[in-house]
Amino acid sequence: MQTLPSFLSFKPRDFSLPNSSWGSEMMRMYDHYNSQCEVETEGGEKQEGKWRRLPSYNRLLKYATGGLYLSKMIQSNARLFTRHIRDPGAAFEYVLFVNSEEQKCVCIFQAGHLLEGPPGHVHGGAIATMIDTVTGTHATVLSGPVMTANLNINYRSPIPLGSTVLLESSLDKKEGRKTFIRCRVTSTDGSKLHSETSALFLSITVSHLLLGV
Ligand SMILES: CCCCC/C=C\C/C=C\C/C=C\C/C=C\CCCC(=O)SCCNC(=O)CCNC(=O)[C@H](O)C(C)(C)COP(=O)(O)OP(=O)(O)OC[C@H]1O[C@@H](n2cnc3c(N)ncnc32)[C@H](O)[C@@H]1OP(=O)(O)O
Repeated sequence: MQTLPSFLSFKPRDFSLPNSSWGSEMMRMYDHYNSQCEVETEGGEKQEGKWRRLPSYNRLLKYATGGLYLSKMIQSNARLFTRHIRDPGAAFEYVLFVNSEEQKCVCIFQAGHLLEGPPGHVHGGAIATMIDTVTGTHATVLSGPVMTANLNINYRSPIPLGSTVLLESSLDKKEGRKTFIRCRVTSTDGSKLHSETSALFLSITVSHLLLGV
């Protein structure tokens, strides 16, 4: 089958699919969750599993209907902070899975060499960026459009540059416009705790983004 040239394609590029920079641990974890997105019944039929992989685009606008076109019209050179580096593996490589039944979200994150903070380790701001991304996405799935109001991170142990870690976020509570989320960053086997976070998101309307009110 022939593929259309990218300028004629109507689907934005999904950055959360495996690429050649993904190491063996990143791939192993991806396969672990991806295999639970679709399960086979005893009768051999395919049905939805408990996890769902979320696509990842380089602008949040692209999630909206007609967003691909909007993204060409509105600040066309703007890019999502975590998805603007073209060199695969150089910075943020990650994929998110959502478990709606348990109101959980996991992210497998491989930290590239451009994210250095302390020598050989990941910058605290890059870690915060990933926590904001995961908890923000989770809050969006649970509550619709939100903005981060508060992110409270305790850094417990440094993350080696190049390593793959797991971010696990869970709903703490919802109160009116407020969604409270917790997030732990650990080694992929769960034995090492890297950070613990509590985050608050406030539901917003589109006019808040456009007009700041
Ligand atoms: C269903 C399928 C969906 C599929 C989805 C698929 C994929 C996901 C798609 C997209 C993923 C989305 C995101 C992921 C990516 C990145 C995430 C990045 C998110 C960000 O990076 S975003 C930028 C940083 N973020 C800001 O730039 C915010 C600046 N800020 C403001 O824009 C305002 O500040 C705002 C809106 C926060 C609140 O303003 P406001 O006017 O609406 O509300 P107001 O102030 O009246 O407060 C109302 C009540 O919240 C309490 N309250 C307020 N702030 C508080 C605080 N800090 N601590 C404790 N309590 C607080 C008050 O005390 C009051 O409480 P009470 O009602 O009890 O009195």
